[in-house]
Order: sequence, then C-alpha cells, then structure tokens
Amino acid sequence: MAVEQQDVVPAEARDKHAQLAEQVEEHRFRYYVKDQPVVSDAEFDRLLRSLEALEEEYPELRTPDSPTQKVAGSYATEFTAVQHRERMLSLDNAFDDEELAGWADRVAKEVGTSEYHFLCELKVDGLAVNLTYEKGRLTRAATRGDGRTGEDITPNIRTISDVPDRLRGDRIPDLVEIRGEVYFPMEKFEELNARLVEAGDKPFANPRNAAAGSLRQKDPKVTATRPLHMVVHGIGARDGLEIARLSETYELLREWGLPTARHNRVVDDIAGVREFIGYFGENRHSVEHEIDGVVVKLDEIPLQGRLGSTSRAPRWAIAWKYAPEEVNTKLVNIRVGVGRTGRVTPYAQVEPVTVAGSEVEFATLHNQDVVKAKGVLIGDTVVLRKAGDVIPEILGPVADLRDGTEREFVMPAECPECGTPLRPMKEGDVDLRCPNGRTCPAQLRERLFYLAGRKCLDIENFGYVAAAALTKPLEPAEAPLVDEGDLFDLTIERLLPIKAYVLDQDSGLPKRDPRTGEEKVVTIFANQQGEPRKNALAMLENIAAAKERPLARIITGLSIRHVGPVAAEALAREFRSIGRIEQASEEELAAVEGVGPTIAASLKQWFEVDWHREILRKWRAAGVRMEEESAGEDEGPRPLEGLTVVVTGTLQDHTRDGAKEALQSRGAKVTGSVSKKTAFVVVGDNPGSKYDKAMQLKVPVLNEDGFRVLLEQGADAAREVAVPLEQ
Ligand SMILES: NC(=O)c1ccc[n+]([C@@H]2O[C@H](COP(=O)([O-])OP(=O)(O)OC[C@H]3O[C@@H](n4cnc5c(N)ncnc54)[C@H](O)[C@@H]3O)[C@@H](O)[C@H]2O)c1
Ligand SMILES: [Zn+2]
Repeated sequence: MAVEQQDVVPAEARDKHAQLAEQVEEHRFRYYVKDQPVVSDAEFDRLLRSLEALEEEYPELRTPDSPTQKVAGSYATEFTAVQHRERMLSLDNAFDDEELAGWADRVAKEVGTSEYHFLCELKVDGLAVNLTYEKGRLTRAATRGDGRTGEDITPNIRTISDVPDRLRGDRIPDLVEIRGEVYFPMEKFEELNARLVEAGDKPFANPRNAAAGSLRQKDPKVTATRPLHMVVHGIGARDGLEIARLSETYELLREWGLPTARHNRVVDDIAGVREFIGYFGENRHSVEHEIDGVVVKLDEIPLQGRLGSTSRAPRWAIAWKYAPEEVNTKLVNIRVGVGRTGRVTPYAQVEPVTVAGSEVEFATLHNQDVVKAKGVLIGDTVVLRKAGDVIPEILGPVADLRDGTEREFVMPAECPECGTPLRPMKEGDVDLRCPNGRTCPAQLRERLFYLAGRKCLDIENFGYVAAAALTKPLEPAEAPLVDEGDLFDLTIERLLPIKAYVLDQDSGLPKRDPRTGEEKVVTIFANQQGEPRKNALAMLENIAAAKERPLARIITGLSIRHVGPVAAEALAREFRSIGRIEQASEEELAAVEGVGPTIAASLKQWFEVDWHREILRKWRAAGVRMEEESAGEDEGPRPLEGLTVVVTGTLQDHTRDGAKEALQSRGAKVTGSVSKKTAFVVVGDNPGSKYDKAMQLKVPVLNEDGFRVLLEQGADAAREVAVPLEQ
C-alpha cells in the first residue's frame, strides 16, 4: 500500500507539503501563542492557500492532522486549559464572488427548503473568546485555542467594561456560552506602543496583536490598563434556551446587557449579501472597530444544524475577506521633509509595496516623538497600513525579525535643503522648523505649490514639478522666482530655458528613470525645438486669470501660519481688504469670529517681515485682487436655505472647510452636533460618534456621492439617495 501511495504523490510534492505545513504551523504559533506574527495576514493566507491547492491536486496529502483540517491555534502553558462545551470553529473564506456564489449554491442544495435567510455580520479583527454564563453569572472566559481547549482568561475578561458580570432581564438560561471578538481600538494603538517602548518593552505590530497580547496577560492588572472592547458574534452550548433565529438571539443577548453588533442585517438572498458587502467595502472605516471582512451566516438555527460543520469550520457560514490594508515591508530609511511653513517632518521610506490598490513607497511619521513612540528602527520589517484614502502610515515594527543591524533614527540638526540649523518656533514646540522662510528651496516650492493649488488660486497646469522648476531649476543659474512675489510677472521668455528635475511630490526627491536609474531632467516649458509647450502657455494664462480669485483665497495663498481657508474667509468677510487687515490692531483681529489670539499674533508677525510686504506690493502692482467690496453671501440663489447639516469624517473630494463652505454658500447652516433638527449628516471615513447619533435619531445619512447630489440637485434628490437606516 505504502509503495502505491508513493507512486501517486511524487516525493517532490510530499516534501513541498511538509515544508509548507511546517511554515504554516510556525506562523500560527507566532500569531496565536506569541501574539507576534512575522508575516502579514495576506502572506499567511497565501501560504495556506498553496497548501490547500497542493492537497486539491493530491488528496492523499489531506490527512486529519494537516493544518488545513484544523482550527488554527494552540494554547500557552502559562494559562489553565479549559474545555469548551461546544467546539469553537474557524470560518471558511471567500476571496471573490465566485467563491461566495459557490457557497450559496451549496447552501441552497443542502438546506432542504427555500425558506431561509442570510444574516450579514461584520468580521471584527480581534481574537475570539468564549464566555460561559451559568444562571446569568459569568463563570468562565476562555480563548479559542485549538477549538476544543482554550486558555482560561476569566480574570482578564472581567476587566473589560463591555462584558457584564451578570446578565439581567428575562429568559436567562441555566447555561449559555457566548462567543465574541475582543478588539483593540485603532486610535488608542499608538498610545499603547508609546508606553511599551518607554518601558523598554516590545511594541505590537498592529491592533489585533495588541488585543491578543493585552488579553492574554498573566497579570490581569495589566489587562485592566488596556482599552479593550468586545463584540458578540455567536452562541455556543446552552441549556434552557430555545432559539430559532440567530438574529433574534442577538436581540435577546442585547437585552441581557451583552455587547452585540450594531451593523448586522438579515437579507433574503445573495443579492442582499452582495449589497451589504459592497456597502461596508466602501464604508469600512465608518465602523467603530477594524474589520477585515463580512461573515455571512444562515440565520435559521435548526437549518444550521442541518448543514453541520467540517472539522474546522461550519458549512452554514462563510467569511468574505476584503482586500488587506496592512502589509509587511522593510523600513529602508527615515528621511525628513520640509513643509510650507518650514516644519520639518520625518517620513518613512519603505521597500515599495502594493497595498489597497496602489504602490506605496513613503509613509508619514509626523515628528520625531512619533518615530520614538512607534518604536520603529531603520532596517526594521514594519507593518504598513493604508486605509482607504488616508495617507499611508507605519503601525509598528515586527520586532521578532530584528537581527541587530537596525538603527535608531536621529533627527538632523540642519535643514536638508538649505542647511540652516533647525529650531522649534517657540519653546516647548515638538516640531522643529527651518527658519529660512524666504529662500529655503523646500519651503518656497511647497508654498508655491499650495498657492497654485485648489484651496487657493486653483491654477491649472501648475503642479509640483512646475513649482520646483520655477524656484530651483538646474538651468539657468538664476531662478525665475526668488519668492512668490514675481509669480504674476512671469513671461514665456523666462520659462523656455528652464531645465529641472522631475520632483516626486511625496518625498521632494528627484524621480528616476526606471530603465537607466538616472535622475529625470526635463525642459518642462519648451519642446524639443525650443518652442513653448501648450502647457506652458496655458499655465501663464491661468496665472493671469488667478488674479481675480476671491479675496479669501488670496489670503489663504499667503501661507501665513495658522491662517487656513476658514480664518481667511472670516478675515475677508470682516475687513474686505488686505490693506485693512494689515492696519488692524492685534485686538481687532483677535475679536473677529473664527480668528482669535493665536491667528491674530501670527498675522501681526507676518506683516512685520519686509519680504512679505514686498510680495503684497508686487501683487498689487500686478493687479491681483486686494479688495472685495460685495458681500459673497448675498450672491446667487440659496437652494439649501433652512437646512441644518452636519459633516463628519474625512471626505475624499472636500476638506472639512471646503464642504462647509459649499453648504453655507448655498444657504445651509452647518453645525457640529446631530439633533432631531438635523436635515442630513454627511459621513466620510472614520466618522465616529456623530454617525451613531444619526443612526439613533434616524437622520438621513449621506456618503460622499450623496453629498454631491445634495449640492448639485438639492435636498429632495439627496433624501432619495440617503443611506437607508436599519429597521
Ligand atoms: N500573520 C500570521 O502569521 C497569521 C498566522 C495565523 C493566522 N493569521 C490570520 O488569522 C486569520 C485566520 O484565523 P482564523 O482561523 O481564526 O480564521 P478567520 O479569522 O478567518 O475566521 C474565524 C474567526 O473569525 C472571527 N470573527 C470575527 N467576526 C466574526 C463574526 N461576525 N462572526 C463569526 N466569527 C467572527 C472569530 O474569532 C472566528 O474565530 C487570517 O486572517 C490569517 O491571515 C495570520
Ligand atoms: Zn531650509
């Protein structure tokens, strides 16, 4: 027999299988027992899939002890082992629509009735726990372990305020096992790592590991200091409880005081499932915890029993996985960039990786304290996260992969672009700045880019490369712009000879030709014959047109510290001229609503600088708008008059102020808190409690598309596309 089997499975495949199985087991140990995985989930999933593919090809390899056949995980000996009364299973995954449809077809075939529903739940990214309640009292809490045996973490679970010690209400059974997920909130994560690093401990690579590591502490006092939360997503053994639908069971559990999920939905068919998946794919960050997918379950409990389970997962449920937002990559270097107001910020340069659909090479690190708080070293493998449209960030290091060659980041003492010694603007500031405001090439380039950008003069054909070329060309030696003063006096003759690097906006570094590896240099305004390019002429025309922009935008474009679009708007409304702003006293400035003392002081300082006043003199001479007599608010129709709107979360196409401005200019009132009188809540990414409040009060919620409808077609049209609320 043995010989025959050898014939069927080539030795090569057998070796490959053994090797993969060992790797999978090793990663599982690091993940479930040590809470310090060394590869990303996506990488791990790929490994497991190759193992499955191999077993598909050679079914003999699929023995009961293969990692594909077991509930992953083990338990550490520091904890007392606990037997679960009913096994805790894993879930089968669907990575695409075909796999989802395949699952639905099997359900339809095997369930034996057409009367069934799907319950859609969010897949919470944390760790599974099992709570045993006897006669309403929490008597035991355990991790999943290998599905049969978990670790006793009862004292640790008791420190989580979401978890009731005693159930209250009716129909409380003699015994019930409650299954759920413990998670660590993303927004508290950085703080935890900062504390760990400060104490000389290893930081966590991501919030899921932080949840697992925090809960599985030998000393529950440590767990008590960690902001853990729990969401219920299932039920195990029970005695004295008759239940028919899982969704209804959750209602009951909620009445007992258990933390049930708020976003569950029962749908009739797979189309409904797809809609739920689509919605939360778009609104992944509007949820209070991290999610990595959607779990679809058969809602009818007797039918669940009819379908049964395999050794590792129920057949009546499937987990749809969203594209991963976290990847592991190497932190190649930490560089510093100089911003428009001279602020110097470290940022990470990583080995390029694709995440959430785009290639990432740089991630923000904010300031030197953040670098320290994250506990990352140059040379570390790090977890990089790109959530939706948010700027990529480094979550934490994979400390277990260090080999001793990693080094700490040291903040430079001098500006990387002009060599001026860096210093904080005020005593006690964390941020360091380059004080060379006028001629620091980095500051000038960033200021010009901002000035030409959407919030200010909105000059088309004037991008980052142009900003760099005009301020620090390779040729000619003398730059056309020494500061922004001469912007409106540029001529095509001055532009034609310019040769410059093609600078990358994220890093401020020259881009390289992928073939030759050389830095790219272009004559950006002239073609090969030395004639003006179309873009160059268009840019000049657009610069001329920009002189007429509203006063507020011109003020914004001056890059006065603390004076963003909102303050500029307030200043323009109140003073209606830059000259009058200059002449106003600090008290007068501070008294304007939306200005205040910090901005007033900053304005005063700005006007004291000679070259700043010189910019204004040149602009005035060039015919740039310096006054505005008509009141902007009185212009045009006000289609949203009488509506109160709340904006929350991060929108893609609008800044918060831009959204506000767009609403106000149409007559709507924009407020900060949701009440019954609120007409709409506009929700971007990471909206927080206002979204919850809107759900509670059943105020129509608009996503960004809905917001556009509101602006362009009015309130009635917007109501039609508002998010249907949960029944
Ligand atoms: N990076 C690594 O080295 C490594 C190693 C092992 C596992 N992993 C990762 O762990 C995951 C696999 O672990 P798994 O076997 O626990 O399977 P799983 O996470 O894919 O699915 C099962 C688990 O989902 C959880 N869950 C969350 N929300 C739920 C809901 N609403 N209803 C039901 N269950 C819900 C439960 O805890 C359940 O145990 C994968 O994401 C894998 O990439 C990573
Ligand atoms: Zn500088």
